[in-house]
Amino acid sequence: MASGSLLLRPVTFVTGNAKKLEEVRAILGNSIPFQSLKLELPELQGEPEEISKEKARLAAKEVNGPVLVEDTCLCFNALNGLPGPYIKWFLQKIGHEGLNNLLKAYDDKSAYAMCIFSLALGPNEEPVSFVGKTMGKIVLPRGPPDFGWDPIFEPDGYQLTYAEMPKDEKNKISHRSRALSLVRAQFAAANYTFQSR
Ligand SMILES: O=c1nc[nH]c2c1ncn2[C@H]1C[C@H](O)[C@@H](COP(=O)(O)OP(=O)(O)OP(=O)(O)O)O1
Ligand SMILES: [Mg+2]
Repeated sequence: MASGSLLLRPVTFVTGNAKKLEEVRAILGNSIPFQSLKLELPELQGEPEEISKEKARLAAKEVNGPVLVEDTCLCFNALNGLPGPYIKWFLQKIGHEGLNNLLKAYDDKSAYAMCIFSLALGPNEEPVSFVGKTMGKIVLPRGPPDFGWDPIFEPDGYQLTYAEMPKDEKNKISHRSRALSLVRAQFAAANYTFQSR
């Protein structure tokens, strides 16, 4: 009998976003065995951590097993953290230019990118969250428009936007990689073992 918690299956990372999955794969390498499932889960309104946890609960029901999900926020300090978890809809409706315009009335262009992963070990298990943040500022778009708001986010200490940075550079300092370090630590501490079937 192995020590640590036995998971009946490897964790399934559930997301509808292929770019997220690409980054999670690149950042985790083979440090955590996981499979992925492309699914658009409904998202509640509310505080970021609750949104992420609720996503995990829904995902665990769908998968009927252990799941990992994440919710990403882009938070403007001048707007007390908005658009935050609603960034997807803001981006879709008003784009990079509109997001810049939201800050026209303010001198403070500072912002942070935040990723909240939630891990639920099964449909009846309470999810646990892991938060990663990267500070920066909102700028006019620069770099390839491959992934969301990457062209308008310039992390502190860099003269490049996320979009202008080589992928491995972004993955070293990103909100996503910081949150995943905590997820990795949790997996190491919990010493999960996987029963393959
Ligand atoms: O590193 C990133 N760099 C730039 N843009 C990003 C990043 N990460 C997420 N994004 C975008 C995708 C979506 O427009 C919004 C987050 O919304 P969010 O609900 O978390 O993502 P999603 O609905 O695309 O995928 P999911 O199925 O995992 O919920 O910010
Ligand atoms: Mg989403």
